[in-house]
Amino acid sequence: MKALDRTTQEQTQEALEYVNEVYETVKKRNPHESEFHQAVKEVFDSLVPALAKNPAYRKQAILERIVEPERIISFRVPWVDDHGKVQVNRGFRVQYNSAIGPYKGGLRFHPSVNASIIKFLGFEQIFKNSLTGQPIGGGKGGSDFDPKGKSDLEIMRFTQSFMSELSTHIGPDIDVPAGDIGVGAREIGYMFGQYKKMRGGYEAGVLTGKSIDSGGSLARKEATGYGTVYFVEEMLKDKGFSFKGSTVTVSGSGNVSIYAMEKAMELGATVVACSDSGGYIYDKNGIDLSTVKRLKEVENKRISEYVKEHPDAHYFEDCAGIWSQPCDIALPCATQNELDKMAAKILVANGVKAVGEGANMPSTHEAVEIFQSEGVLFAPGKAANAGGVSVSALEMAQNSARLSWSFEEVDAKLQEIMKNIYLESMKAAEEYDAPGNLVVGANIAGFIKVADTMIMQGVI
Ligand SMILES: NC(=O)C1=CN([C@@H]2O[C@H](COP(=O)(O)OP(=O)(O)OC[C@H]3O[C@@H](n4cnc5c(N)ncnc54)[C@H](O)[C@@H]3O)[C@@H](O)[C@H]2O)C=CC1
Ligand SMILES: O=C(O)CCC(=O)C(=O)O
Repeated sequence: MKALDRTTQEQTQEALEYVNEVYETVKKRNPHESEFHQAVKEVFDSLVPALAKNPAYRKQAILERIVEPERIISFRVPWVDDHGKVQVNRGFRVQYNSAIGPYKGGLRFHPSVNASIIKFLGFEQIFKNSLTGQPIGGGKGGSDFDPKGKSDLEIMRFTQSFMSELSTHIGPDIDVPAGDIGVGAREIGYMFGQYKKMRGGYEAGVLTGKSIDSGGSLARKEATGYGTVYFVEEMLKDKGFSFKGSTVTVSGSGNVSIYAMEKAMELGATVVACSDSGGYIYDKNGIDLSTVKRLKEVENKRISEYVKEHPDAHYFEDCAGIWSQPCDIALPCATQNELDKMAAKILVANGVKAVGEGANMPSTHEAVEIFQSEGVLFAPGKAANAGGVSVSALEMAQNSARLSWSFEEVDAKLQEIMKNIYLESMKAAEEYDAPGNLVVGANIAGFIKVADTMIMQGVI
């Protein structure tokens, strides 16, 4: 028994050294890419027990291979603005890993987009997509184009130019983009139109998040937000809690945030705060979601406008301040690193019971450590926000079969998928000596399937 313990210790030490060695190389090879480093470190740290248990991963250089994208495409996106001036943006698509299926992941249009952001998102997507149990590889893309304040025609000209280049790299069995920050149904529609024109054929499965009449899936719009709430409800249920009767804060007021609020309210929670990049609103009576939907989905206005129609509510010009509002459940659904150590401490001091990440990497490493050490239930984004890409995969399946399922059918499948992701993550956490730790569980469960498949496919 003693000898066995020593061996386990040695294997763990070797795994730690392996992780550190590859992580140092990642930093050296990809300087100044802090978000990418952060995402790699978070995954690598939790893989140590899996690497210790299976030395084949080191022998087959799985970490060295999995951090290196199979392909990075970077391209010029020229377009003409409403004043007749030529503008130039930069486009990206990172085709990260195709071990278990075609590259799959969203496109982000935001001025902060650069190689680091797209690589962090693409890297996360590998494990998230594996967790869904569906045959989809990992990819991500986008542009530093800022949609804010652009006219509809400018959006159309930009997206057409973007797709003119992207169309040569994607396809229903190769790489299937979707939306992310700044890319919704309108942008996907223009891109789908341009793809059709460039390829001279109707390949519905090339993009997901399409309008229903272009072959989109019912419930895709709702899927990420609903999925996050379904996942968190499973986590709460295990501890005898529920959304019912809880006070909830949800950052952002975009696609993920709006539908997370909707489902949380349906389950009996009171959502008291939400935000946008300018600030946050607090409404002690509970947010009126129909006002938020109109402001954001129809009128394209700032969240500050809400208080004009709801005089009891308050607006604060400080988006991070949302975490200072007491709540039982916090759902960060806006962007990366929006919830830091200080915010985590305040949430804990105010008695938060659970945090569920609807966004990708919204909590900093220090914030996650605080939640976990203080016994706050924590649902990491890779698992909790996988509902969006899951329904995207269902959209691909419907497109291949040339049929469409009802909202109820898709929603039922989404609920089942989120429950499975929760159970698989809990099981892996238990198996690798970190019971209840969903960060470790989700990372290991997502990793093993991809790593084992990479080994089976040889050194490619
Ligand atoms: N759309 C999808 O299906 C999925 C999205 N995600 C992630 O969810 C997050 C949100 O994405 P979407 O809702 O699709 O984007 P969106 O563009 O529809 O909405 C983003 C929202 O966040 C707000 N925002 C931006 N920076 C902020 C800040 N610092 N503080 C507060 N609010 C801020 C914006 O004003 C906007 O309301 C991103 O991290 C994205 O990667 C993850 C899985 C799937
Ligand atoms: O639906 C998809 O393909 C991707 C959604 C996405 O971008 C994400 O999961 O972060």
